[in-house]
Amino acid sequence: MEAAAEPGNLAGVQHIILILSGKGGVGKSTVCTELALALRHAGKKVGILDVDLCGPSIPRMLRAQGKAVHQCNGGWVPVFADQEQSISLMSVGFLLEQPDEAVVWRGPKKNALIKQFVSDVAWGQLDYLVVDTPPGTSDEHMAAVEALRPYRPLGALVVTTPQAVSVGDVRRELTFCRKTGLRVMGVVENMSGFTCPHCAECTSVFSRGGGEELARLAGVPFLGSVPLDPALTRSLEEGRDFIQEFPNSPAFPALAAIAQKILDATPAQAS
Ligand SMILES: Nc1ncnc2c1ncn2[C@@H]1O[C@H](COP(=O)(O)OP(=O)(O)OP(=O)(O)O)[C@@H](O)[C@H]1O
Repeated sequence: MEAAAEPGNLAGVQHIILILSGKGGVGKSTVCTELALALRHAGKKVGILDVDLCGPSIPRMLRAQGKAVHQCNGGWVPVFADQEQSISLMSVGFLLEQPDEAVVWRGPKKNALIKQFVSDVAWGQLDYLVVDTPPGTSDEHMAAVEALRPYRPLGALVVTTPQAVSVGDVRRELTFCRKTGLRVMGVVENMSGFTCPHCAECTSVFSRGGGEELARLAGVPFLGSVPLDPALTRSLEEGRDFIQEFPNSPAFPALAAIAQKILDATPAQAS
């Protein structure tokens, strides 16, 4: 059951939230996927737009790799992903899987392609569109922001780990948000609470509270810490629904609480 929506139309999307991170590998796509699933479990209609040209991993996380995507009246039609086939997904990964497309997307027209791609997906009616982005800040981010901004004020959620090196990069993300007019909905600290059993130094590298302190200093909300949780990796590797199948694992209450904060901060708008 493919979406039967107007092509090129973001007008039916109530809230657009960009997931940003200063560094790669901090769990941005994981947080994006799990929050989308949590919002869907809360009864919301959710879409994921994956514009992470560096490593579009959402199709893999939702077991949607290799799905055929097609255009209708010039607009991309999202596929249904996740176990219940209720999350709409469009990923640059679908296009990059095609060798000819991959060459074009890595060429000089990349930013123009991103803009066109972002504004040409036919989402239909959605409560939330969660957007996974590449790590860092770049022209590609600007291209996505410029294409999305005409439709709704954009919220941003910044993911970090408690490492000093990662926390430092978040400052750049917050500056990017300020300069591009993105509303920072908050900072999420991922992979928190890790204590290396082998050496004392690791405890200081993964010091607790880095993200919270950063949010406090930057004057933005701190949404919560998601602990390092093998069940999270496992659920994504095995294409299982973490929220439904691992409710007793440590990351579950953290993700549920963050999703609730997003729901509280984004009241339904009159259409
Ligand atoms: N809280 C967590 N507990 C355990 N493993 C995690 C957690 N968060 C993420 N991971 C794992 O860390 C790895 C990297 O996560 P992910 O791909 O989400 O990072 P990313 O920031 O999106 O990376 P990139 O932007 O470079 O693509 C994945 O294997 C994922 O399963």
